[in-house]
Amino acid sequence: MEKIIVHGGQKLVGSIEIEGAKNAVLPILAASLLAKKGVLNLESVPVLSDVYMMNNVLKFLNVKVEMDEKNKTVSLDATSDLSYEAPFKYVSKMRASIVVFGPLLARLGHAKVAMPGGCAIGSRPIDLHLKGLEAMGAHVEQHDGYIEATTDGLVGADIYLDFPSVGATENIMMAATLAKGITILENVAREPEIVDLANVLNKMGANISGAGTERLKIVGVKELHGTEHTIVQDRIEAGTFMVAAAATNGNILIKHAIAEHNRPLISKLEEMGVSVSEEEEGIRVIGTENLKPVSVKTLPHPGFPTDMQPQISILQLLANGESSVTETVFENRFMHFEELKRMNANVRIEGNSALIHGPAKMHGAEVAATDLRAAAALILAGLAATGYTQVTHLKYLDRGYYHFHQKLASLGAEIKRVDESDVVVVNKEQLSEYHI
Ligand SMILES: CC(=O)N[C@H]1[C@@H](OP(=O)(O)OP(=O)(O)OC[C@H]2O[C@@H](n3ccc(=O)[nH]c3=O)[C@H](O)[C@@H]2O)O[C@H](CO)[C@@H](O)[C@@H]1O
Ligand SMILES: C=C(OP(=O)(O)O)C(=O)O
Repeated sequence: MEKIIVHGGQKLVGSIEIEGAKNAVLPILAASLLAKKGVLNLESVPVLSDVYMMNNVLKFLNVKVEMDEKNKTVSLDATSDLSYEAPFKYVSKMRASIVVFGPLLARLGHAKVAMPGGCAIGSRPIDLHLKGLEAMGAHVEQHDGYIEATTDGLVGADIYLDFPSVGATENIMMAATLAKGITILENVAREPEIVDLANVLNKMGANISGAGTERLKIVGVKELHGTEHTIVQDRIEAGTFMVAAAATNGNILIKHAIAEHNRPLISKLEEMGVSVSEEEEGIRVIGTENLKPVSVKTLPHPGFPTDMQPQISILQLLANGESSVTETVFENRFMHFEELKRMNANVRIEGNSALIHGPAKMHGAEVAATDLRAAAALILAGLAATGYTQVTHLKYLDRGYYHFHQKLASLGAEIKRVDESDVVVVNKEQLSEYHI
C-alpha cells in the first residue's frame, strides 16, 4: 500500500493550477449516453480514478471512450446500439455511476443498474431519483440488488424534490431532456456542477432553463447530439488549496479560481482572519498567525459545502478558541476527527456537531484516510503539524485529487508519496532517502 509522508512546518508559497471538477465531469460523461448522433468531446478532464471508473461503465454500455491523459481530453461516441444494464462489478466501485440511470432510461426506455449502496460518509439512498423518474412515467422495480426501470416513453411532469439532491437533480434533468413535453423540477440542487451539466446538455441540443436557481424548466426534445465542452474548474480542489495556504500561514495564488463558486468558504476564511483577494490571474490567499475560531454548518449550495468540511476543520483546530462544525448533509462525515486525535486534536462530537477546542499543538502521526476529503484534510493537518505525518489509504485521495502531493511540493511542502512496503519506521535519516 502506498502512503504520503509529510514533514510539517513549511509555509506554502506560489501559484497553482486547478483541474476540471470531478463532480461536473462524472455526470457529463454519463450525459454522452443521450447523444444518438456525433461525438462528445470534453476538455479539462481531471485524470482521476473516478473518471476511469465512469469510463469503464460507459465502455461496458457500448460507448466508445477515448481518453488522452496528457491533454486531459475525453471523446465519447454513443452512436452504436447501447446496452441497458450496468452491472454490480462497475457500479459498486463508484456511487456516482447511478447517474447513468436517467440517460439510459431516456434513450432506451429501459435501464437496469446495480444498487449503488452507501459509502463511508453515509447511507446515500436514491429514492428521490426514482420518485422523479416515476413521475415521468417510468415503471421502477428493485430486485436482486438491481434497480430496473422501463417506459414506453417518458413524459414531462411537475416534480418537487424533498431535498435539493445533486444526483437526483442530474438524473432527472438528463432524463427529462428527451421526455415528451415540459418538466418543471423544483427545489433542485444549485451547485456550479449542475450548471455545467445543463450547459453541456443545452449544447447537445437540450432545452433547459433555470440552472443555478431552485427551479428547472426542461422542454423535451427528440434527439441530442455530440458537442464540445470544457469542464468547469474544481471548486473543491481550489478550496482545498485555499485551506492549505491558511493552514501553513502561506501565500498561494489559485489560478483562474472562480470566487463566485467558493463564496461560503471565502467568507469563513475571512472571518478567521485569512486574507482572500481576487486578482486578475485568480484568487490569492494569505494566511495569518492568529486564526480566529468560527462556526460552520454544511448545507446544499450556496451554503457551506460538505465536501470542504473536513478541510476547514483543520483550520478550526489551529484557531485560537472554540469552533464548531455541524454536518447536515451526510450523517457520517466526522471520521477524520478520530484520526486527527492521534495528532493531538481536541474535538468532542455531539450528534451531528463537532466541538473543536483550539489551538491544538498538532504533531505528526500515522493516520488512515477514511474517505476522499478526509484524505485531503489529513494531509493538510500534516502540513501544519510538527514532525512527520504518514497518511495511508490513498485510493480515496486518488478519487478526487490529481497530483496532490506534487502540487503541494511545488508550493514548498516537504511531502513524498512512497510504497508502504519501502518504509516501515519513519525517522529523519530514512526520510532523507526519500528526498523529503
Ligand atoms: C459525484 C458527486 O457529484 N458527488 C457530490 C454529490 O453527491 P450526491 O449526488 O450523492 O449527493 P446528494 O445531494 O444526492 O445527497 C445529499 C443528501 O441527500 C440524501 N439523498 C439523496 C438522494 C436521494 O434520493 N435521497 C436522499 O435522501 C443523501 O443521502 C444525502 O444525505 O453531492 C454531495 C452534496 O453536495 C457531494 O458531497 C458529493 O461530492
Ligand atoms: C463525497 C464526494 O464524492 P462522491 O459523491 O463521489 O462520493 C466528494 O467529492 O467529496
